[in-house]
Amino acid sequence: MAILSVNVNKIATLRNSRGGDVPNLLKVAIDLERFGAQGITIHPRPDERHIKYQDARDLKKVVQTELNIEGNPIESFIKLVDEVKPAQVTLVPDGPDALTSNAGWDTLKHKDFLSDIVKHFKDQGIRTSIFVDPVIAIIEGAAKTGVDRIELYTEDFASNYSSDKEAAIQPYILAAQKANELGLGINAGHDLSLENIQYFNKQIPNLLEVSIGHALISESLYLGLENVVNMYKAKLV
Ligand SMILES: CC(=O)[C@@H](O)[C@H](O)COP(=O)(O)O
Ligand SMILES: NCC(=O)COP(=O)(O)O
Repeated sequence: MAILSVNVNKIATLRNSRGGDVPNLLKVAIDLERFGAQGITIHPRPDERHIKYQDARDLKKVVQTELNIEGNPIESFIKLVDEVKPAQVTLVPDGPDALTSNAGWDTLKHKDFLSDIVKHFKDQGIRTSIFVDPVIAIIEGAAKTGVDRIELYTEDFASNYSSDKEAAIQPYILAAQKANELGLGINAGHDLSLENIQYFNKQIPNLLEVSIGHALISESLYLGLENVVNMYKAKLV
């Protein structure tokens, strides 16, 4: 059964839009866990436009499930993760100006860099994950870095789901089979939603975790946060 880690970036975006503390990020994270979320994900970006580095420190003190910090391992990010020591760190290769994550790592080209970073975090007992496109050579490259898990970048799946879901899922099934064969754990995220999550979960062998933010928070505007968390969990069994 895949666990649901809720990405709270959008809560911080809303809070920052007025410069105050409404909605309160820590209260939302605590409530999400009470509603059934099994993890909290944040993706602090260098410009701190949503999650601030201080949010990561504060969340660590209240999150009872798994805190997952995602981001590009630039110096300030590495220092933050070293200090906060989340349950999991997910390495994402996005540029400082990226609107949102838009590609996985080239694990072949960046093998040495990724291997060093993975070792650095694993030595501190932090589980590691690398954000990747569903490409066999890239999955094989990820395994060579010593990483614990991959996070499959699901934007392509999500955008093609409604036109041809069988074709959309195919590369992800092959990537997951390869990851299983190589002993890599499998996470997934980006643009997953109430519409596409059940099919994704059913098709991917040994999916361990999904991190979902944009759609989940948007759906909550109509359906309510507690209800939406339970709806996702029912689709993830
Ligand atoms: C790696 C990934 O897909 C998510 O972390 C996503 O990038 C969320 O970041 P934003 O909320 O800044 O779009
Ligand atoms: N790792 C993906 C994530 O945390 C959330 O992505 P999205 O649901 O906001 O697209």
